Amino acid sequence: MKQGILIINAGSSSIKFALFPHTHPLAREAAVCGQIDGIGTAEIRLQAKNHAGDSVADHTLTGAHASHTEAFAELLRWFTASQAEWTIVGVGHRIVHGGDRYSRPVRLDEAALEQLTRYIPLAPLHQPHNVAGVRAIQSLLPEVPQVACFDTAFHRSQPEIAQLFGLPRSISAEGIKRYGFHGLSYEYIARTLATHSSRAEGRVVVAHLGNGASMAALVGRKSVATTLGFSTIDGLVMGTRVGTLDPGVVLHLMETKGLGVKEMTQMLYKDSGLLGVSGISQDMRTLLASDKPEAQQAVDLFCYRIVRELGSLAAAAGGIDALVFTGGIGEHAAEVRRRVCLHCAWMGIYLNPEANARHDLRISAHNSSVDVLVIPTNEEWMIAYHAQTLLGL
Ligand SMILES: Nc1ncnc2c1ncn2[C@@H]1O[C@H](COP(=O)(O)OP(=O)(O)O)[C@@H](O)[C@H]1O
Ligand SMILES: CC(=O)OP(=O)(O)O
Ligand SMILES: [Mg+2]
Repeated sequence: MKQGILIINAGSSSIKFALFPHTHPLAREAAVCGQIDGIGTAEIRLQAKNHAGDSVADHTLTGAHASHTEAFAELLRWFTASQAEWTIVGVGHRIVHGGDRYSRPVRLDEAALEQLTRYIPLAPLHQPHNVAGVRAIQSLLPEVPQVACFDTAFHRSQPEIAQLFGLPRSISAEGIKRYGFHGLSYEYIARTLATHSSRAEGRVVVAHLGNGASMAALVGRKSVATTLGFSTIDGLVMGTRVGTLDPGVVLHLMETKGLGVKEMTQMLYKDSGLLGVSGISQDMRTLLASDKPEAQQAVDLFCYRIVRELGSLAAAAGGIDALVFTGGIGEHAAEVRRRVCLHCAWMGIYLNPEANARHDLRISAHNSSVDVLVIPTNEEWMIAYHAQTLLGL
């Protein structure tokens, strides 16, 4: 039997998974990876591919609205039947919120799980599903040790001032502060950057542009500032999340429209962002392909907010030596990178248009004083690495 480490990244409507062979050193590529999506709808779809990128599963299950637990059960049923040569020796989870308590990965026990359950209101789109993922594995594979890797942990290196809101001290003391997210992605980029750029130890801004999107400033490969804050709605405009918003707007809407917490949560997390502004889609591919002015305005706002935050993060880092694009949009949308960099010439950022169109690793022009790079992120590998290390596998 081959031994493997299973990685779970449970989102609101999908569960991404990857299986890494338990080898030393850990291979960069998973032996199998894929996702189940459509959770909560009448049709869930399981897709998986092997390390060569060939499809090894693509089937849909129709019927009752499947829950996360049912989706996990389906995933493990498929896994046990089709990947019989593997024994799972450890499971690593991406957990979005580790609060004030967790600044590094932790082996999961009942006490830790209860603590993570308490953080559910802090990340309602992610944390309930993260916790449900751990519970599902616990009941299906009770003997297998599980590790939690936190999106917030990498940002705990930030200076206190970068984490502080201008709120009364007593409120800040309750843990109401800027946590930051996408830490596993930033940690992966920080680890791999040195192989691609001599500027890795310098002042680096990383733009993680996916359905959830954020940016972080790194100095000496440590996070010093980031755009996501207390919750996963701050900073950039995202797929369905609003990004930075004057809190006065929230007060005004609650007051004048009588909206409650539930309605505001729905609006700020699910009905805003690219979807809300365009009225068409949350998917960047759809918006880039559309000639509707609302779609173009949504893309323009997305890019404008990146440019604004880039200036702010460069200020926090004391300058900028390298800019890294990653995440689904950062890695694949040359047009978004083009629109962003066009407005950053004042910082010495110049693109090589051909390299950008080819999605080359280095897309900056020779005269650019800032290295501009496209680096595919690999949060799953980062989790597998932590799980292997922590479990002493
Ligand atoms: N070829 C592409 N061109 C433009 N956008 C793309 C492309 N491929 C993926 N995307 C965008 O990437 C986003 C999803 O990114 P991803 O990092 O997978 O998200 P998440 O992990 O947050 O669910 C979607 O908005 C999608 O439209
Ligand atoms: C924290 C966050 O926004 O995560 P995701 O990009 O997976 O939605
Ligand atoms: Mg993601």
